[in-house]
Amino acid sequence: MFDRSSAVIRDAKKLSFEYVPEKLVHREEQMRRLETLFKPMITDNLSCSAFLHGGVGTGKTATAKRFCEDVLKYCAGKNKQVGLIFINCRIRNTEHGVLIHLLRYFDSGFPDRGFSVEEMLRSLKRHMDEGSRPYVIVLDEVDVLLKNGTKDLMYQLTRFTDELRNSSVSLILISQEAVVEMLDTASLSSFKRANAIKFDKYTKNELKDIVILRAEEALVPNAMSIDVADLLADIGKGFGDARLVIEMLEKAANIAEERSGGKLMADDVRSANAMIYSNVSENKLANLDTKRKIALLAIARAIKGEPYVSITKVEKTYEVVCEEYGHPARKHTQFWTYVQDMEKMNLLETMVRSEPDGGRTTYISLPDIPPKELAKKLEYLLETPVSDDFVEF
Ligand SMILES: Nc1ncnc2c1ncn2[C@@H]1O[C@H](COP(=O)(O)OP(=O)(O)OP(=O)(O)O)[C@@H](O)[C@H]1O
Repeated sequence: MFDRSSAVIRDAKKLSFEYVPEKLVHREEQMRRLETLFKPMITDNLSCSAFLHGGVGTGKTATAKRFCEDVLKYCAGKNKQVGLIFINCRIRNTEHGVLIHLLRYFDSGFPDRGFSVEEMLRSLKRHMDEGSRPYVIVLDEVDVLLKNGTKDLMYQLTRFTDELRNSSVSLILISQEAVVEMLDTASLSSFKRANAIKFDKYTKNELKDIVILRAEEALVPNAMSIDVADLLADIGKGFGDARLVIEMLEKAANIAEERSGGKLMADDVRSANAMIYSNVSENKLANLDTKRKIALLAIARAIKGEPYVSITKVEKTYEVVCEEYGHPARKHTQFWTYVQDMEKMNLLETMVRSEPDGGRTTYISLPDIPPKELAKKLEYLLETPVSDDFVEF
């Protein structure tokens, strides 16, 4: 039953997005910046820091992990010890939780409760000093921690080295948001703005290279053609998110494996896209407030199977939809703001075209979600009232 040989997948572990490839593509600049910032730690055991920020799936975590692993390897070659502690602050999202994780690096049996923050900090300092080496603490998704009011811990960590005799503590903070503003002035003085490293969204060609690299590592040789990589990158380019493209590759490879066809085909990618996109869009749609849901429903209805629809036509439908849901219709400028917000979220696209009479008209298209499907989802959501906070992606 399980001994059937795989025609497509060679190493399933390497398809998960927790896996960090041996080689990263298109993050050379960020790796170089990290090397420059952390050189004083390697050469003189000094405390260093870096702040990695950028959108979802732009390779922040992978770059930090790759960099840290390279540092460990480099130092091992020079007989130098470095301690690396990686913390996902979405899981460890309190001061207490972070401290326990740090202490368990030294003492795996450290209890969950029974110690105050001060006692834990004292114990951590003792362990670190005994270790007599530089430590690197990576705080992934640190914005979650900062939003939970842990500025004091951040301050303590940025100043830890001052109280150690034999060791130093360096920090790598990772966040989608620019958290520097969330730090208090005291922590900011150690965490200089100049230490920020930006991760831009990936372009289509960059995503294509990432997918090819991952397929080389995880799939049977020649299981994926360049055209299929191109299709994956094309679907992902609106988001610039490597995570989404890797997830799609993984799903498509599994679909191809089940099909027993021996190769990953474009249709496997399309099926994977349909599965993933419906989750992504459902999430985004659910987070829209009522005003924007109504505006999007008007667009979905007005487009009627055409590739795009003029904004003037949409606004007429919008008035009808507002009436249907007993909602006041907003003026043109407000409606246009909704459209722009939703364009930023990749839910729609706008374009301006010159008309034969010399005027210019704005058109809206719905590139990925079939309008009928979208309208059905929105109608369902509008009948299921939820909180009306608008969440921008
Ligand atoms: N430049 C790259 N080269 C190869 N693989 C990459 C690259 N960038 C990202 N990846 C892969 O894409 C996936 C997502 O990347 P990663 O988790 O680093 O993104 P992130 O920016 O930390 O996202 P998030 O903010 O959502 O945590 C991982 O599997 C990672 O290995």
